[in-house]
Amino acid sequence: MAKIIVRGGQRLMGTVRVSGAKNAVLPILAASLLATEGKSVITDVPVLDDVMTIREVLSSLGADTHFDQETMTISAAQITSTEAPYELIRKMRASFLVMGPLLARVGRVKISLPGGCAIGSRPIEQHLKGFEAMGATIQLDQGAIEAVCPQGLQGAKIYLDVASVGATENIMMAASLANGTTIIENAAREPEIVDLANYINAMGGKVRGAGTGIIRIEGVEALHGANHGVIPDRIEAGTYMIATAITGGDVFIEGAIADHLAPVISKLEEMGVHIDAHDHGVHVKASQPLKSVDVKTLPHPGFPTDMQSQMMALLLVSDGTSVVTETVFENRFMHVEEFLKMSANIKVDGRTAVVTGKSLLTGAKVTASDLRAGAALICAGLVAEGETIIDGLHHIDRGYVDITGKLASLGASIKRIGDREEEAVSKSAKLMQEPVLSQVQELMA
Ligand SMILES: CC(=O)N[C@H]1[C@@H](OP(=O)(O)OP(=O)(O)OC[C@H]2O[C@@H](n3ccc(=O)[nH]c3=O)[C@H](O)[C@@H]2O)O[C@H](CO)[C@@H](O)[C@@H]1O
Ligand SMILES: C=C(OP(=O)(O)O)C(=O)O
Repeated sequence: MAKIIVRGGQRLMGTVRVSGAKNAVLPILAASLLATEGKSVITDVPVLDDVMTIREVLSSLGADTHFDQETMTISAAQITSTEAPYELIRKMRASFLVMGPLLARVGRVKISLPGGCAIGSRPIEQHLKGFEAMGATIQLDQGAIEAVCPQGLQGAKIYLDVASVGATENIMMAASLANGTTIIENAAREPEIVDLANYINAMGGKVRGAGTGIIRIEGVEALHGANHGVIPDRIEAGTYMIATAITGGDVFIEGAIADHLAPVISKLEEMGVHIDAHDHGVHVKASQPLKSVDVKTLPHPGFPTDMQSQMMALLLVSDGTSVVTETVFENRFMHVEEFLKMSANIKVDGRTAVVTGKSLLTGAKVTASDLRAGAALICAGLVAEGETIIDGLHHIDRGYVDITGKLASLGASIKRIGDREEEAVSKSAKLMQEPVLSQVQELMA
């Protein structure tokens, strides 16, 4: 099995470039299905396993794709299938984002329920509620959702019970080709939503208000392919900020957008990390000891749940006691057990973890239980005494472009051993739990 081996103790120094955002590119590639004519040329596409998966989904639906040097060209003039393959949807939750575009474009879709990953059950009833409000008829057949709207989708006013990122994106894409105007209330406000809206507008769409809690989408007759550059990955940038801080390093994170990282920057500054925002990136400089802080995850612009585990790694070696509260996902403390193997001092009670800092972390054999947990273990390994050996790399490969190469270029003692192919095979088997059938059945009742 492939492994990452980190030997702690090196200060990170230099410059690291942030890749395009995974969570922006996945919905954007799904939205490329909305174009009846012309090519979309998407640049700054990160070379990630998740990107390869969504590309496979697009191809299976009939789109022509070409991927080279971080540029993906998509032509979706012909949609030859409205059935998203089970094996791909099961691999990656974000593939469910093709539901909105297919429904809007072709008026029908059959798609499996997405599995939840190890961070919680991750239901999709808000997506379905939105499509139903727009006139779709939805049925559940042997674990797959079949939706039709023979008369086309109608604009509607949709209030989301939770400000779901995926539901906001799925509904926004569907509404772009609906008859009339759709208003999404309590919409998610993440930067990735704004990036998607910018792409849809470049395709000829009329989306207003993305980035606020109310998004207004005026449906148009047709959309065309467009050029679009994906925003830099704020979570990858945040991960390198933590990696720098934990080693007392001095790193320029090229491409990081400080505005997108405001809640992370604010916490790091509270801890005593020195941060300078520049036009082309963010400079991070840290010297020990750092002060402990309390952290509560919230939807944007609150502290991102996708940075919670990396932040916890930093709190382990900071001065004092911190309370970390996870409010977005119900089961996102799987990394705690692995940190304990590294001599960390953490107590979990429900959605709260009490972290006693100043641990002298020791290297251990640990497993990445999900994508960000994997990144957090690498961060902890950078300061642990001795060697930390991390497996479960298929999670990390979903969302970080060459994390070992990038950290090594900053002076970390880190290497990857073993076969990447091997990882890919075990990926789908280990990633997902059973689909969220019960919740959909509830919705259908
Ligand atoms: C590909 C992508 O962009 N993934 C991100 C996206 O995931 P994703 O779009 O899946 O996350 P959501 O914003 O939908 O989920 C947030 C919360 O809402 C709940 N919920 C969601 C939908 C629904 O119909 N019903 C419901 O109850 C979820 O269980 C979760 O507790 O946003 C998350 C929250 O910032 C991030 O951690 C993920 O990295
Ligand atoms: C949870 C994440 O991603 P996904 O929604 O793709 O599982 C993540 O990026 O941390």
